[in-house]
Amino acid sequence: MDRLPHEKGFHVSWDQLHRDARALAWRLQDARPEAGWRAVVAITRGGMAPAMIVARELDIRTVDTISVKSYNHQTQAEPRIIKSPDMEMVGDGSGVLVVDDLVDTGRTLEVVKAAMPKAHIATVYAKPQGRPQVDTFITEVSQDTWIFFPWDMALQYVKPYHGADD
Ligand SMILES: O=P(O)(O)OC[C@H]1O[C@H](OP(=O)(O)OP(=O)(O)O)[C@H](O)[C@@H]1O
Ligand code: HPA
Ligand SMILES: [Mg+2]
Repeated sequence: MDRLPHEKGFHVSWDQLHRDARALAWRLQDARPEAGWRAVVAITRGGMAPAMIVARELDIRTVDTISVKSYNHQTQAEPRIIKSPDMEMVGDGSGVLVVDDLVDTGRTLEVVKAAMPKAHIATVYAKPQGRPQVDTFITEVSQDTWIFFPWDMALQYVKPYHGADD
């Protein structure tokens, strides 16, 4: 599926991501089961930075990964699991927090939820189409917005305003 063009861009700095991932952790603390969260599973690669911050905030030492690949740049292909977490540890997902940077169409999470149906799904950002797949998130952005993460950006020179038309 071709996802271009996106009307808007939402640019997230490292500082903003850190703040939002912390806010997600605090919300997840309130949503924890009686016995606490057993483990964090990060959806690689975008979920790794938020998962690290959540695990640090909530003092969760068991961290694993699931690798689901579904995009080449902004074009979506069929999502597929490239690497599974330790399923003996994860079980049906009870008490396990699955963390990703965002949900867009929700197709990545569909695949993940099929593998661990009782896991609690958390993303930092959510678009409306994928929102029903998520248990906890922080910020909603519109479907026609592309979110740019700090690891995909670099500081760059811009011409001064008075010379912009030259
Ligand atoms: O809800 P969806 O429409 O499925 O899209 C969301 C997923 O797409 C991106 O990952 P991507 O597959 O690009 O891999 P990456 O995390 O390695 O960048 C993003 O990090 C989410 O995991
Ligand atoms: O808006 C997005 N930004 C970055 N990666 C993504 N993968 C799906 N949607 C997005
Ligand atoms: Mg991803």
